[in-house]
Amino acid sequence: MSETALSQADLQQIRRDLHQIPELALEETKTHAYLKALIVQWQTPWVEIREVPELPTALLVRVQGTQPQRTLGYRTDIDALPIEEQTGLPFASKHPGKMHACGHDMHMTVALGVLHHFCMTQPKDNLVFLFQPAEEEEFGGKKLYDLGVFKDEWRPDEFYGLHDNPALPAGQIATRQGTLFAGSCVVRIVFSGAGGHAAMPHLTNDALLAAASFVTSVQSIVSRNLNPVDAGVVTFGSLHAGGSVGNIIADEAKLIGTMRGLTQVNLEMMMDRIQRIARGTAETFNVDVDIELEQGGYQPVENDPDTTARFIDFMEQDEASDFTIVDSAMTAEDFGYLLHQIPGTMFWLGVNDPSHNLHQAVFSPDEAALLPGIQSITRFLTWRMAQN
Ligand SMILES: CC(=O)N[C@@H](CCC[C@H](N)C(=O)O)C(=O)O
Repeated sequence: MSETALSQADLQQIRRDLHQIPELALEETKTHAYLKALIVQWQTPWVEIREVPELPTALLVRVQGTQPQRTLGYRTDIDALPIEEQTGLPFASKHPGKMHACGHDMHMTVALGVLHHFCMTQPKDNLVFLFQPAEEEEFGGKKLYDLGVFKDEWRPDEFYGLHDNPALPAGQIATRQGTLFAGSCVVRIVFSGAGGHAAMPHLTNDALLAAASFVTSVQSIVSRNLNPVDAGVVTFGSLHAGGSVGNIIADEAKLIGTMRGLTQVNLEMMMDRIQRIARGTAETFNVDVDIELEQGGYQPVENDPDTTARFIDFMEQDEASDFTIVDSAMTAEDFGYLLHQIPGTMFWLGVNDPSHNLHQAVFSPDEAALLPGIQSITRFLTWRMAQN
């Protein structure tokens, strides 16, 4: 690979290599090894690589600046989703039932492209790159922060990170002031009743019926509890009840869902309502219920006013960047936690796959986004370093 800049062919190869080895949250061992091998190859005297024994798939890289005034942070996530890929691409996932269906392979490639530039050209300010495990589940960013990895010279003064967006043209950068992404919380519910013969329902407590009623009832949270001028989502993406036949009443129903709100207050109200509806449903159908809310959820991604004003100013005046302002989205991101600790800005990178969406088995981002994305971010960081 080139010593000056990575070519589109280099970037495509990296992205395709990563795409073939998707790994779930906290299991990203091959991905970690691949990233580390490349970074070691590019390592120059001003570049330090750091492992985190407590979270062994994480990787941090610090680039020492020539005349540092600050430390700029750049984060990418590295985990994949439990989805069976259906793109039919020649470089499709080699891991059955796992896929980079949220584009973290693209995120990693962009981060590597930016890092490669500063490995070859020593920057003025310090940089800290975070290759973060466990974005989709398991709170990787929060875990790392709570482990204290961002201390002293490893603490960024400003943190930046991106997510790819199939609805935007390839290479376009987009963000907004304020809340970019929703806060979210995963909820796991188990209704336990008493099974029995389909013809004798009066002798059972039907857990499947309770679950069906519950899934319908929780849709009233957004329509009846949330202020109509605010946004919220309640989605149950998983419901399992009963066996393989229709004439046995189910004794257990397990559901997994996610709820989202653009403010922490709304998210907490939704968490409260969902628990009340679950308990009320259990009472109504004479079944037991077990409710588990995941560690208080992911915080909304709130862009910092100052870093975001500068980011937007730069992108709007940079003729080589394609930039637009966007509305908030109901996707969630573990980066929200880090942005509550360290000021920064999250933004979208357009990957031009408008007929598909994130988390779909056919999602196929356009690799043409890689080079312009890397160049816009590198120009922004270089410009930021030139400022007092
Ligand atoms: C960008 C994106 O798709 N992020 C995920 C984050 C998931 C957070 C958590 N596991 C949840 O489901 O609430 C998303 O689903 O938005």
